[in-house]
Amino acid sequence: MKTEGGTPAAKRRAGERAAEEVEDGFVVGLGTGSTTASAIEAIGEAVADGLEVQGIPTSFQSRQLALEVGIQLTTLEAVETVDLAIDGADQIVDDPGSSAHGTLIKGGGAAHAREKLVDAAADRFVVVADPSKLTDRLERSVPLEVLPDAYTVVTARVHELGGEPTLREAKRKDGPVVTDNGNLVLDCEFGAIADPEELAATLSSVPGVVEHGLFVDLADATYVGLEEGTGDADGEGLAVREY
Ligand SMILES: O=C(CO)[C@H](O)[C@H](O)COP(=O)(O)O
Repeated sequence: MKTEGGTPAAKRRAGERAAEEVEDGFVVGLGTGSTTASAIEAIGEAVADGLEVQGIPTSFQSRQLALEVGIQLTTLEAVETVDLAIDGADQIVDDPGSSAHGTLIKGGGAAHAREKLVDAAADRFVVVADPSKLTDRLERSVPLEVLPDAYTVVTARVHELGGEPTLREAKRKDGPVVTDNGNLVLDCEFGAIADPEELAATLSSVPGVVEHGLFVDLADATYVGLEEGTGDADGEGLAVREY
């Protein structure tokens, strides 16, 4: 479900460009997913060349990769500042005329609770994506991380809100996906989301919802890697969206 569309080259271009923003001494939030993995690998290469950074992983996956490429790890409670967070997205509103410009749906990898915590704590949050993620209106399902005891009552509440929730099933394991925090995920269809800010506030108010995948007003910029053989005006194969 999480990596359909987009080429590996486009994802790599975006990830590598975001990694160029990492400076010596930075504390960096390390998001989750295949596009962010390219950024983590690029940071790892810079570390091998002498760059000193500390990373805060947002999932088991990003932690493992960071360790593999030699990035020193830290935690949110051990630092005063997160200088930069780099993270992927499943959908991004790309419509400068809309108040929702830059709003994201995240959580394709079920890591959105920790991702939002770290991305929101950062001085600068850069999204990395391929062009398949851009849209003028959010219309993917919104993942909710829910306490295991809460999934039936949250399911009922989402129905009341006009949504269609589905408990995310694990692949190659019987039963549901269990997040790194020990919770379950409900993927909730709301159709085209006219007012993401309002829906985000409503979902945040539902007891038992640990976090939802709508990221409103959090991103500072998006690096969109372009497909192989294409390039923007400066020929770098990258488009930049600022918010
Ligand atoms: O939100 C996420 C994980 O919870 C990911 O950042 C999102 O699913 C994008 O992944 P990818 O870069 O593999 O397309």
